[in-house]
Amino acid sequence: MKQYNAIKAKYPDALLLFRVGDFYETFGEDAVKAARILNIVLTNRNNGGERTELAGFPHHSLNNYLPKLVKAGQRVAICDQLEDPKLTKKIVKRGVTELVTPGVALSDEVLSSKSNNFLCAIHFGKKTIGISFLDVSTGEFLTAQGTSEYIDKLLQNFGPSEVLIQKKFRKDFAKEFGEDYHCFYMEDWLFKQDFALETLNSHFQTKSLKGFGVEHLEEGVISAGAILHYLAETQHHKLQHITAISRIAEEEYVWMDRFTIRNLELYHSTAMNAVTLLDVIDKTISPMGGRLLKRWLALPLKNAEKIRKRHEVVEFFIQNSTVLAEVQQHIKEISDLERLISKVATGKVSPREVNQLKHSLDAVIPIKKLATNCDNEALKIIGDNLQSCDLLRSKIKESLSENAPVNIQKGNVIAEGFSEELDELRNLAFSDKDYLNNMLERETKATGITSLKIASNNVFGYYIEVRNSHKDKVPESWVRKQTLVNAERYITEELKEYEAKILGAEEKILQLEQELFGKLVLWMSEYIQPVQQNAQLVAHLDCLCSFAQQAKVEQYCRPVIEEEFELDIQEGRHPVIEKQLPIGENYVTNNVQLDRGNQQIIMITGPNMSGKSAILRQTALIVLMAQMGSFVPAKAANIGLVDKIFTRVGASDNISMGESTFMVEMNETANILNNISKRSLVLLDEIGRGTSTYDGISIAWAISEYLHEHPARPKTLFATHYHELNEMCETFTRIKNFNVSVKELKDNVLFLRKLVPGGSEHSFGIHVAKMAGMPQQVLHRANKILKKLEKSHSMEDSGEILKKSAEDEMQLSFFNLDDPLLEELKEELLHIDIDTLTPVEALMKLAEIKRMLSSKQKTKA
Ligand SMILES: Nc1ncnc2c1ncn2[C@@H]1O[C@H](COP(=O)(O)OP(=O)(O)OP(=O)(O)O)[C@@H](O)[C@H]1O
Repeated sequence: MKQYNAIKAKYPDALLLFRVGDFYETFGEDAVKAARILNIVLTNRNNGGERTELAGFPHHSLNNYLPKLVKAGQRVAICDQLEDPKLTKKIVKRGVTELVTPGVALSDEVLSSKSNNFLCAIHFGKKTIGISFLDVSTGEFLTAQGTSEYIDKLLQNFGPSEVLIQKKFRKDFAKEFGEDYHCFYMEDWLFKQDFALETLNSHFQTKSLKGFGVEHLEEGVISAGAILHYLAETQHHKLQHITAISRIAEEEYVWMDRFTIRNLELYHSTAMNAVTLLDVIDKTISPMGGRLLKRWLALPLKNAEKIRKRHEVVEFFIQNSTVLAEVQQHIKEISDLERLISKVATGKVSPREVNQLKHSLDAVIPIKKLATNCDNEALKIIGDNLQSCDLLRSKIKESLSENAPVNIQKGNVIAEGFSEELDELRNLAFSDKDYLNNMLERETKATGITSLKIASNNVFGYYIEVRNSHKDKVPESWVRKQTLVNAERYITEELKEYEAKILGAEEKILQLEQELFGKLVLWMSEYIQPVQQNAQLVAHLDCLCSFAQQAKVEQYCRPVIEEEFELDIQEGRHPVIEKQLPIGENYVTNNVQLDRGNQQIIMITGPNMSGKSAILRQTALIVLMAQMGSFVPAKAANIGLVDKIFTRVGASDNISMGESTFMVEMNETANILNNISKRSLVLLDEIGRGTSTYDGISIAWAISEYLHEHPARPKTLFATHYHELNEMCETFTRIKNFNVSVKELKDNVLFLRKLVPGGSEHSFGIHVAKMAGMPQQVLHRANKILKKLEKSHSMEDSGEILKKSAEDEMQLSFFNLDDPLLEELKEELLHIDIDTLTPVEALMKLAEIKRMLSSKQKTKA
């Protein structure tokens, strides 16, 4: 326990698995935790002092239990015996050989094959924040720095399993990025530039980081240094597979913020069991392909040339379906090359996995051949760059036996004919039958005992068995070992020698196999880079094949990517909704055209449930899919490159995020308005509805006006229930009204789901309530109230209502305020002749008054 306590003190925040003989034991609080998570028996024992809780499991079950602990969010320190207990009389030396944490895991049981497992570190600099991501299971190491918004977006995109943060920024992190991350807090002094540069240069064996193009990212580099330090601290020293660090090039990818990624449900959804875009479009076969597709989805391209190259390959595959089928067939034979080679580097690869690596590399050869012979430039380049790794494959083939097991202790790892010494030992150990038969024949002759038997068991080793009836014929030189009811068992001098030789041989075989396998793995580490390169190229091909397959099955079209600004989608569909419609129902296609000259903003009105949001989202998804290199669900699509996609949904749709306040909606919208560019695509879904109608209309109006007047003229779709906004097109030339049409039946409404020019007048909310099964009584009453309201709120009256409302507002707000400035303001406002304003102008005025008042009130307070 003294030894245990000393080691445990070094790892206070980890659950310590303490090797005792054939068991891993946990003590005290760790035991309580382990018993709960692993569902194992909790006992207690008097371990030379106070009683302490104890729970353990056999050491060979580590692979079963460890993932469960890590998945439960535990940091697990594995403490092993560092010397052979037979060779010491004192307490066996023990030490922690590995610290497994959620972000640093190599075991297949912890990892998910189609997702990366990123460890992340964050450094808060004076002006910018640095961030780095490392997947130790694949060797990918990335860094970036930027504003809090950018960092937030990256955190969303990469979804790290663990985030390392400087202790002093613990609170800042939670404030900026929320509390959903599994965090570990590190000493402040580790986050220093000199320390980081030294750590990184010593790892990469470089003098500077110039070659990686990251040296200017001061904060990013500091965070990268912290990650490498953490790996060393967690006893991960074999990191040869981390061969480079690269910058996440912000300017190369379409900007989407956290909200947009969530709202478009690209790869996760807040709703239970909801289907995401990734679920629908992911037809990749290999784990590397799956991981890359997710990355492409998070980071669509902005470079037209690069995008077109991807489209070209997809088109080639669609037109040459046999090539597509053959390439996919071979990709199927490829295991997770990236993770296999990482296991080689970390020395955790099993003999069976080395064979898997070889088979995977074998499958690369026909792909290389197919790609190089294709009549497609981009594929040819991929083919040329695929490495055949001939020497590696032949070396594995000659060294390893075909059926090498997972566990090296099981033997039969090294191939016959690879090592003379091993072959001899094997002959000796396994050719015992002939030798023993010979011996039996000789002894039978010599003793005259006809029923002699030679055999062995685990307890007594080899023996000669004599039935009791022949006991008297046993020679004196035989030594009795065991007495049974009907027989006696003896050992002879010759048998003893034989036994020693065999046992020695078996032990030597095991040793030699381990040694030869270790040498092979070490030699293989020379091949880390070419294998990683193959893994990346196969992943790339896999994604393009996936696009082709999806396009063929779902009838997608090749989008035309243009440097212009227009967006013209003909007969577009929502890729996810169209897959979920009830049988027999067809998705209604829609055309969407936007440009900066004539139709910059489309105001979409239409009843509840008519399909407004679907049109907004499908437009964004089509653009995004096109720019990630995929074909799109439409008949035709001309896409002027988009550099930022913004989406915002009115506050009440957003409750699940726990941020239902109108303030958040406004903050986020303000954020859009401050970041728009000429190539932005802005989707606003019922912005303004989180407040009272007049406020909402005013704000929606002002936002649309701002977007219209802004020199960037971003393309915008605005879905709204405020029909008042339809008036805007009279004043603002680039705003056009559309509505999602419905057919009014006698007592009901039929959704046609077609986007047609012109505004709509009703929301049919009550019809929708009826469809939802609202009690008759309520519907009836709602209809009555609606009629009354419609009558009293007719446009002619609205001036009066607004005037009253403005006055009320001012009375309330001026209460207790005696600032002379406010007095002036009051005078000025009271003299506005509301009757000369259009209702919407009046609304805008009202909103202005409210804004001014609230800011004055705040100052006052
Ligand atoms: N083009 C379409 N073809 C077939 N079904 C559609 C189409 N568009 C939408 N739908 C169906 O109608 C449902 C409602 O659509 P959506 O959420 O876009 O309506 P909305 O007008 O935004 O409603 P609300 O104003 O109530 O938010 C979708 O979930 C989908 O099932």
